Amino acid sequence: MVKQKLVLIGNGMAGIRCLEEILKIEKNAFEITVFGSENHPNYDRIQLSKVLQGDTAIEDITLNDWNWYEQNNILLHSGETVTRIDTEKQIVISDKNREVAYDKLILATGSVPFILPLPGADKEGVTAFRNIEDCEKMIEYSKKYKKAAVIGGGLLGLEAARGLLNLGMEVDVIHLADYLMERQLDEAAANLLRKELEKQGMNFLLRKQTQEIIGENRVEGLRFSDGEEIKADLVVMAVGIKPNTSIAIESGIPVNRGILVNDYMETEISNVFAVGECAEHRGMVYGLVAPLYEQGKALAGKICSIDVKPYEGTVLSTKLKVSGVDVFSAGIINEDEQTKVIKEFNDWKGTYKKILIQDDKISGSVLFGDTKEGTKLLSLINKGANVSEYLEKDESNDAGVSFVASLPNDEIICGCNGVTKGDIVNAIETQGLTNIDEVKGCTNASRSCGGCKPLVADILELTLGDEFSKANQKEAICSCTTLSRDEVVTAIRNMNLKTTREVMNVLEWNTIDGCSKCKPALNYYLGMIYPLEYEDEKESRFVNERLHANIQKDGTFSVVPRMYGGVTNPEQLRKIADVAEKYDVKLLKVTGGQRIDMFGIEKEDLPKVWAELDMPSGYAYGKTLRTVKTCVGAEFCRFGTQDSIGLGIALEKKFERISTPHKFKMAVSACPRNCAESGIKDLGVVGVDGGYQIYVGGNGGTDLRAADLLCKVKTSEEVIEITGAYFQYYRETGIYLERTSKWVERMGLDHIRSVMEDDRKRLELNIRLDEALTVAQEPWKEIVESERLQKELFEKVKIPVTVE
Ligand SMILES: Cc1cc2nc3c(=O)[nH]c(=O)nc-3n(C[C@H](O)[C@H](O)[C@H](O)COP(=O)(O)OP(=O)(O)OC[C@H]3O[C@@H](n4cnc5c(N)ncnc54)[C@H](O)[C@@H]3O)c2cc1C
Ligand SMILES: NC(=O)c1ccc[n+]([C@@H]2O[C@H](COP(=O)([O-])OP(=O)(O)OC[C@H]3O[C@@H](n4cnc5c(N)ncnc54)[C@H](O)[C@@H]3O)[C@@H](O)[C@H]2O)c1
Ligand code: SF4
Ligand code: FES
Repeated sequence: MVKQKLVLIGNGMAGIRCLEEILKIEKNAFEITVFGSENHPNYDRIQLSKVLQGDTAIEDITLNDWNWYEQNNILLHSGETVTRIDTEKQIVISDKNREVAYDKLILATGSVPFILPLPGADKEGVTAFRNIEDCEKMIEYSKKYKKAAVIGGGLLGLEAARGLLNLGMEVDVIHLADYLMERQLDEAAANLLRKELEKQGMNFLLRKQTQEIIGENRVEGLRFSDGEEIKADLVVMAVGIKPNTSIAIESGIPVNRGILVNDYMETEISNVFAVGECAEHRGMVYGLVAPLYEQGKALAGKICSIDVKPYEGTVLSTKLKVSGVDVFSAGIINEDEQTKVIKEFNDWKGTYKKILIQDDKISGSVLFGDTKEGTKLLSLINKGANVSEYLEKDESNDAGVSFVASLPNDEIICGCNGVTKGDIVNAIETQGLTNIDEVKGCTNASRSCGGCKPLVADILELTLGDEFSKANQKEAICSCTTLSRDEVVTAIRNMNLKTTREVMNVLEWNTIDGCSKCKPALNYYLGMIYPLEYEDEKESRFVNERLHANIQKDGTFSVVPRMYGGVTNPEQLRKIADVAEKYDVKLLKVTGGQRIDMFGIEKEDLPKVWAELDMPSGYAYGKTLRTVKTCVGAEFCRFGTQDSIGLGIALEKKFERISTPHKFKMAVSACPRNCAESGIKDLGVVGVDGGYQIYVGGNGGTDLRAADLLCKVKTSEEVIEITGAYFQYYRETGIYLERTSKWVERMGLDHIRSVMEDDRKRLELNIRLDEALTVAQEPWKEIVESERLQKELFEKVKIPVTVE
């Protein structure tokens, strides 16, 4: 059978999802060609916010990698733009003069960011936030510059602003309207949001109209219509998008705001279809994936000539992807004379709920602070449900498994992909699925923004009952493989794999050289499994770990020498002062870990600085033991019951330098007044009458967590023994980049306690740890003594920077 020629213009989220739907119906009916202006395989644009916020890496947001096109016989012309369509001859022509004939043509050209036509908008340092290159540009700027201005306080602007804060910039958000996200929120919710984001460090300029971007060649600031000016080194425009209709217009395909389509995504030209943000359906142009994926389904059915539900429009719902802020909105958000409203505002908890009712039907909702009801409300809005159905709801305030149990089967769980609870339960039961990744692969749930993952996990737990274990949830270590951390570690042990290359080859990685996520992870696992023979692959490590110092915004480094237990002496202080003067150190700062940080050292001076300090590295950059903070303890403090300094120094000397999945901080306080903050450390010791309490899993950083009491022991020797076993158990079972606060929750405190209480296991763990400790080297000394390493690492050559 002669295959029909199907051409897709636009390698983005909507177009490729539509192809996936087509392939599900007709695997071999079409000869498919795809044109994509971007030089990347199909990726999850939504996750760019998470990339900027540092939660994921660019390498990990690919939806369909290069192999996928090959496996499905799809010819992809990436980095190539279609410039003309001859709808008479049915051919498309690209900017590389390639002509491709089609029987059916899909336009999925997406949107282009709206760039305000301001004087100075073309200056260096002004960017949109739409694609991978924009994201990389912002990350690069943040290394050199300090002040960012984001124009537009909508979803995109606020997610960009959060990312730039995470990258260490100061951020002003300039917004035209009276309150933030005015298209998605009402004023009350927007004000709560503004207050929360101000707490996170954002600065807002509301009701401000930008008049000019000032500066010489590159941006230096903004001038507003009221004459006020602010400084800015980077300007991000996030003031909305417009459908990318240029080729449609030039090719005579009817366009209003977007390319005009009917309920089957047909344009007015035969055999030409449009899907995604470029399409206008019943007067609506959408900018979120849920409607675009629904459109893709209808179009796939049409193209494959099967009976499908027409696309009839979508009720929009949104969630802001900024950690620590829960905002949800759906349907109509502002009331008028025809609307009745249920409003609940809890100032104490910082929660707000508004439900709008028209003709006794729920027509919209805005939630702030607690968005758990969002799924249910969206479903009621979609169903046009009577308000009584909402009011009859179970008021038990259930969470987790009991909450999903209360949902009917037709409740949408994954809003982005339109997947219901029934779809997920059915897939789990019929396909034998046991984890989120498998559910994602089978149903698409959680494949886009990822916001529904917790609900998917709850449904797994509900459906599998005792067979479900959150600890065993399989998550691939990165997109280069489908294997989880446990599967990879088991394969390394069982198959005796010895290098990262060998692991990637034997376990059939789908990339040649891995990515920034799996390379350092494999390097860690191999080092943990073969402590004596594995040779650390320095090139797999992040730049700070390769250079044994912390890179700063201006490209210089900071150096932190070790001060065991936070104790120093005049000789060390004199050396630090001499080095600081000689190498023009820009800032000397006492750290929270009780030592001294020297900022502003040039890369090529690092080995000389270390040689002259003649102190060990404090590993302020490493995934290893950082510090052991101590209080003054029994020797000087009248409340002290133990020698906290002595114990702290002993712990630091014993466990320093050895790799752990993530950084590890300890503290020892000599009485429950806890001056060394033992309650927020990975492992904290507190002196009490007759012994010591050991606390674990604390975290004083972004994910604030109070430590749990692991056990009580009598002697300092027992503290060291338990610490050794705990440290090694974390090394052996932790996922690379998982802090102990998360690890303790994943493994369960009771389980960890049972391992620590088992004499044999404790002894074996300590034996394995002691073996690994025998080869731990002092890195600064090693470099100072090796001309080869100095040449390789510190001569003035450009080093590729992989930022953590
Ligand atoms: C940072 C960010 C965060 C987001 N977060 C969310 C979210 O949380 N939830 C949500 O639902 N949505 C979110 N969105 C919106 C979502 O990403 C878009 O709705 C979706 O990507 C649109 O898909 P599309 O295929 O229509 O367009 P796109 O994904 O933009 O794809 C269009 C592609 O076509 C290419 N192209 C255009 N013209 C041509 C041509 N002539 N020849 C060849 N190729 C061409 C473009 O280069 C582009 O790659 C976010 C968007 C951004 C930028
Ligand atoms: N979490 C999510 O769902 C998410 C996240 C990011 C992006 N997106 C999508 O990406 C697209 C782009 O997002 P967006 O936030 O740019 O669009 P938007 O239209 O939602 O918001 C733009 C905002 O910019 C403001 N604005 C317009 N002109 C301005 C000016 N001159 N000065 C200051 N402010 C001005 C508007 O008042 C508006 O609030 C949208 O379709 C959005 O839905 C969604
Ligand atoms: S923790 Fe107790 S012993 Fe240590 S310094 Fe504070 S009060 Fe003194
Ligand atoms: S809700 Fe976005 S991926 Fe499921």
